[in-house]
Amino acid sequence: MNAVLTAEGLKKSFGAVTAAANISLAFDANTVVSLIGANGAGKTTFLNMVTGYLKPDSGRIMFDRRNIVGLSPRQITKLGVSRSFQVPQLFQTLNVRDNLLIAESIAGAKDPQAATDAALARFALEPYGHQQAGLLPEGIRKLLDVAMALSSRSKLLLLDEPTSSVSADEKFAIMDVVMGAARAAGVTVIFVEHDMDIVARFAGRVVAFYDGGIIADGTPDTVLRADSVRRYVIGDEVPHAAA
Ligand SMILES: Nc1ncnc2c1ncn2[C@@H]1O[C@H](COP(=O)(O)OP(=O)(O)OP(=O)(O)O)[C@@H](O)[C@H]1O
Repeated sequence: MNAVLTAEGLKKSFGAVTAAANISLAFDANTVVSLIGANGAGKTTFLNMVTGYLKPDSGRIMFDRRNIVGLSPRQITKLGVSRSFQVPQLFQTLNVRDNLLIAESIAGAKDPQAATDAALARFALEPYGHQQAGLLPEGIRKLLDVAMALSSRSKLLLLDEPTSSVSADEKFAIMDVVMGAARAAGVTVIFVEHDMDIVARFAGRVVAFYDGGIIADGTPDTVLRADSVRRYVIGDEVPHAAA
């Protein structure tokens, strides 16, 4: 398979805290991968290193066969790495259409108006086009945030808790739209998620973080059943094997 992104021996510490302890991971094109782990396990640190918000203490990050360590977030975005945040980064006082128009213009769309129309359709946001972003329901705000991140240049889409603060009955519908749009755009998706039902339904592969390291990596079925994941990520009471 063709790796879009490869992390090699990433290390990052904050004082005595090891947020990345020699992380090596490869992500194949057109796959959907979920990063799971308890609070503080190192998931966001990984996303921050890939997107240039944090520089690893050591290691390489190869994107499109180029080491992107040391590039700025803006340069990395231009190469095709898009990101949405836990808290949507929107222009609150502008309407949905104008938010998208700005995002498409910044991303360098040849025809920002046409690109905005396409994004509205792809994310089922047409009924909200003239509504003010700051007044939207949380699920729609999340959709808008992802729609703004996903430009025509995107090859890799990183989502930090796409369903956090979305009501339980809306989560699946929101993810259906996001994943449908990502598939249509042909991008690889890496998403951080705490809701294991969402992980099981939408990820083809799951990587479990614990204490800055990786404790499991594989299909949702295998990873979500692993004792270490049940104990350290899901919080089940798993009896320790007899010594
Ligand atoms: N800028 C920073 N300065 C100091 N410590 C940090 C910084 N960023 C992260 N950390 C620490 O690194 C560790 C990993 O944090 P990280 O945010 O990557 O975890 P996470 O798995 O994303 O958690 P969550 O699910 O809560 O978002 C934590 O102990 C955190 O406190």
